Parts: sequence; structure tokens; C-alpha cells
Amino acid sequence: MVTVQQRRKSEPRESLFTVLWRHRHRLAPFYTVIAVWALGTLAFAWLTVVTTVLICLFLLGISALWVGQVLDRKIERAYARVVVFSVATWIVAASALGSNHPIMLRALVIGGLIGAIPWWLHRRVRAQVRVERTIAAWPRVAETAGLARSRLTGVLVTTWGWTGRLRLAAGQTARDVTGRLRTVESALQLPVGSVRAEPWADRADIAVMRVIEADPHSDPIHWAGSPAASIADAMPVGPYDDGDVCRVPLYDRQTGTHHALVAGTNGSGKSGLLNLMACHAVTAPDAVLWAIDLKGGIELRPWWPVTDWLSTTADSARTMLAALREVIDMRGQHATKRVWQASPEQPVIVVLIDEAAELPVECVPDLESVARRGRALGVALVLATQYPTVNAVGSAQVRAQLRTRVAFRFLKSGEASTVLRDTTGTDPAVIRKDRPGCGYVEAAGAERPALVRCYWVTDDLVSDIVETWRGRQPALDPVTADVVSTFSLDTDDEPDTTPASRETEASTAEPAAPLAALAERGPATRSPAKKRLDNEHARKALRAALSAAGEEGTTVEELGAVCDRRKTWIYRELDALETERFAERTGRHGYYRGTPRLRNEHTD
Ligand SMILES: Nc1ncnc2c1ncn2[C@@H]1O[C@H](COP(=O)(O)OP(=O)(O)OP(=O)(O)O)[C@@H](O)[C@H]1O
Repeated sequence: MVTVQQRRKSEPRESLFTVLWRHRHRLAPFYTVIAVWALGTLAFAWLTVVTTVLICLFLLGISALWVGQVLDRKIERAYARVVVFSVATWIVAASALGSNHPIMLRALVIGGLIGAIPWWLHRRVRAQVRVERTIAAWPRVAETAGLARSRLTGVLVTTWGWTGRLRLAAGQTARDVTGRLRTVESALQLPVGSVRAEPWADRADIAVMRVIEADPHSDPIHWAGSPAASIADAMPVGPYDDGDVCRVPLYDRQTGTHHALVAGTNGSGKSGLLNLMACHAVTAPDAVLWAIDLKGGIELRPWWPVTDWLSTTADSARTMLAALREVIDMRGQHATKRVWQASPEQPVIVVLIDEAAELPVECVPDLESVARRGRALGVALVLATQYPTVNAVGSAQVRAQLRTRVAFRFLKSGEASTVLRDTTGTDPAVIRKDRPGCGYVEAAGAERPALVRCYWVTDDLVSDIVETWRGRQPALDPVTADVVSTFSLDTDDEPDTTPASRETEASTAEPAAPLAALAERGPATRSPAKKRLDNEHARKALRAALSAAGEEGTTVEELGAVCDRRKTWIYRELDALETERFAERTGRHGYYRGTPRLRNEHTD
């Protein structure tokens, strides 16, 4: 029997060059010192001191920019800048004194040693050294794991571990690697579950191997709050378990909107993801948010000030879907391009539906129609449900249109296939219960079968975003606005004041004239058949309401009810009135009043 030692002896001896290359990260400070000495020698031999200074200043400028771009940690940037500056100073001095001058040599050796210590202690370098050892040991590991003759190449150390390409022997595939992950972990003495493998899309004989040394999913990851520059930008959902960020498109300019199905058991993180999508939609300058929350508004109601339409009951959801269907009809008739081109003048409508299974069955034809035709006409549907059965999402037709799929935790293994098209290597039933927001994502550009932890948007963050973005959403395009204006604004579309609280307010307060008229009219329910005020009358009503609001002022919601318009229209008009100095904000948040100028105009 051949022992490990005998086998090692029989292996061919490596050349000095291979050894120096393999240990390049550990030996980098020595290589740098030699390179600096050589540059000093060249500068002394060929350049004047002035030329050397100019070249060094130029290189210092470039490296300062480069360091700022490449290194994300302050301490790393500081280290790099000190090293670059010291090297430049030494080369300039060497161009005057010569690099073999005893003082220069002493400075180089001492400086090199001082610079090398933080380098050797650095976490990433130590990780790199560990990786180099793994690469060296790979032929033996591969043999033990049944992947003989495979080679580990292109290894990169990441924040969370390392990633490499496994070049497989003829006949081996990525599936062979996934089947042997536990053996590989054992041979490399790594924790269970820390090695992942995925196929390489371009070549069947290459697998991507990832080793996770620190788990990026161990704690909730708060949303960083970056606004979307456009709804056409893919939305960052959260990091995969190797730290790469998963991005999901809600819309793209070539193929239109991407409808989505979000499913998982209760408490698995569906509403969290809807909140993340709401952040994306309300901060994008070319999208408006419509939302149906059939949990009575508990999840999406906080977004109401920045939504264009929020429904919290089955009845108003039915109205919204009927309106959407008509919007699509009209957009289709007026469309000049094959795919809706989102812009602030013609925004995409992002429709979030929480608890889609609660939608009344009468909605199904409208939902089917919107799912089928909305893609090319700027309507993005996102359905969240605990039960991803055909019935829960309306029909097989609707489900077929939901091209983005997100599967959070399920109770049973088989359930994954009701959401994900490809369940190889994924099992949402084994997602840890204490990791809400973890799930598998299938979307254009996000096909990896790896776990993602969605960014978490806290309630405080939702309030902050709503306050910051209030009034900044685009107005609906005229075609859509015309259609929407013929649909009723049900009482539950105005959830800041429940019907009950509105009754109390009406009986206790003494509202200004137009608002009193509203109170007399009762709750703001309109029949779908009733036509709205035209724009001219709505503008007159707005001016009258503002001038009647007195010093106290009035809210956008109340103005919306008086003028028969949604908030985006009111905000746009208020902006114009503010510019003309006819309206102003009172000191109280969200309250507006007419200026003396407007009041005088009205008295006249
Ligand atoms: N991405 C996340 N990161 C961290 N914690 C999360 C995340 N998503 C959700 N949670 C936590 O899990 C809880 C439940 O999440 P959520 O309400 O989104 O679940 P759900 O799937 O919508 O549940 P249900 O179907 O019962 O409404 C949240 O209150 C929050 O504490």
C-alpha cells in the first residue's frame, strides 16, 4: 500500500518559480522592496531629480484616484496611501543619492519591514494564504472526494470566503460536484454547509465552487436606502450567501415589465420583500405605486401618502383591477412603441398585491387580462401569497405570466416546485426558521440557485422614506389619468382616516366651507358611473379649499377629497401654486394653506 508520504515523494518536485508564484501574496512585501530598489536604480542612472519628482507626482495622483475607487475600507485606503507616498519619496531620494547608498538601503529595509507587518496581519491576505494552501492540496482533496484530475483555478478571496473555478476531468459535471460537497468539506476540514457549487453556464466541464467562511445571512441586513434612478434599474434584493448582490428587474425597456410571484409560509418575509419593492417604486422618478393589501392594510398602509392608489378591501381591489384593465386598453390604443417606455411623463404602474389568494374570484378575468397585456404596456404585477397554488394566484394563465419567482420558507419540500421552475439544488423547506427574508430567486439575470437574504426595511425607515418622497412621485400620463378619473374613490382608498374616525371628525370639528360640504356629502364613495370634476373645476375647488383653510391649513388628503383627485395631482398643483405664491406650507407637517394673495383674489 502506498502511504501519503511515499506518494508525496513520488510527486514531481516543483520549480522555484512555481513556489515563488504560489506564495506571491505572503511574499508581496519582498517583491515590492526589490521592485522599488530597481526603480530607484533606474531613476539614478537615467533621470534627473526634477524629472523623477514630476513622474512620481503624476503617479501619486493616479494612485490616489485608484485607491479611492478600489479600496472600500478607510484603514486600507490610509495604508495604501502611506505606502505609495513612502515609495515615491524613496525613489526621488534614490534618484539623487543612488539606490545603493547605505542610508537608502537601510531606509528601504526598515521601511519594507514596517510596511510588511500590517500586510501580513491583514485578514484578506491571511485568507489568501489559506486559499493558496488549499489550491496546493487540491489534487489530493479531489482524489479523496472522487473528483480526481479536477483543477482549482481562478480563486478569488471575497469578504465572505473565496470563490474558484473547478476545471473538471472529462466526463465529470457540476452535478458530480454538488453530490460530493460534504466529502470536500471533510477533506478541507471546513464546517458543514460551507462549500457550494454551481454549474458554469458556458462550459459543462467547469463548476463554480464557493467557500463561505463568514455567513452574510446571520443577521438581518438593513436596506441602505439608495433611491432608484429609474424603474428600469434592476432592484437590489439582498446578498447571496457569498455576498454577491442579487438584483431583480421590475421593468426593462426591451421586454417591458416583469410580473412577480412571491410565496412562502407565514412569517417567511413576503411582506418584507413587498416593502422593498415599494421603496424601489416610490423612489423611481418614472414609476407610480398602486397597492392592494388584503390584510386590511396592515402591511402597505404606511405607504399610503406615496401611493397613487391603495386598496385595502376586496371591493376596492376589484375596482382597481377593473381600472387597470381599462388603463391597459387605452394605453394599447394610444401606444406608439411596441414596449412602454417609462419616463416621468408616462410612468410604469407597479401594482403590489399582498395576500393575493384573498382576491375575489370575480377579479380573475381582469387579473388575467392585466397579467397578459400589462407587460408591454407599463403595468408590473407583484402577487404575494402563502399558497402558491393555481387558485391562489387566480388561474394558470396568470401564473404563467409571473416570470419572476421568489420562494421563501415552506413547510414541505415539494412545495418549492409550485413556485420555482428549476428546483435543482434548492429546497425552501430547509431555510432556517430564524432567518425570515431568506429565499430563492428566479428572475431575468438572477438565475443562481443560491440563497438570498432580502434587505430589511424597518418601520422607521418606511416612515422616513414616505416623509422624504411625499409629493415627489410623477403624475399619471394623461391617458391613464383620464381612465382612472372615471373610477370611484372608495372610502377604503383613504386609509389615513377610517370611516369611523371620519364620522367622529365630522361631528366634532367645524370644517371650512368646502370641507363642510364634503362632510355633508358623507364618506367619499362615488359611484363608478359618476364622472369626475374636469380639471378646470378641480383647480377652482383646490384654490377655494386652500383659501378657506385659514391659518391652520389643510392636508393633501382633504384637498384630494374636495377636488376629486388623487394625491399626485394635488401635489403637482400645489407645487405650481407655491411657485406662483398662491399656496404655502403651514408650520405643521403636511398642511397647506392659501397665501393672503390667494385669499384676496377669492374675496375679490
Ligand atoms: N428580510 C428580512 N430580514 C430580517 N427580518 C425579516 C425580513 N423579512 C421579514 N422579517 C421578519 O419576519 C417578520 C415576518 O415577516 P413578513 O411579515 O414579511 O412575513 P410574511 O411572509 O409576509 O408573513 P405573513 O404571510 O404571515 O404575512 C417581520 O416582522 C420581520 O420581523
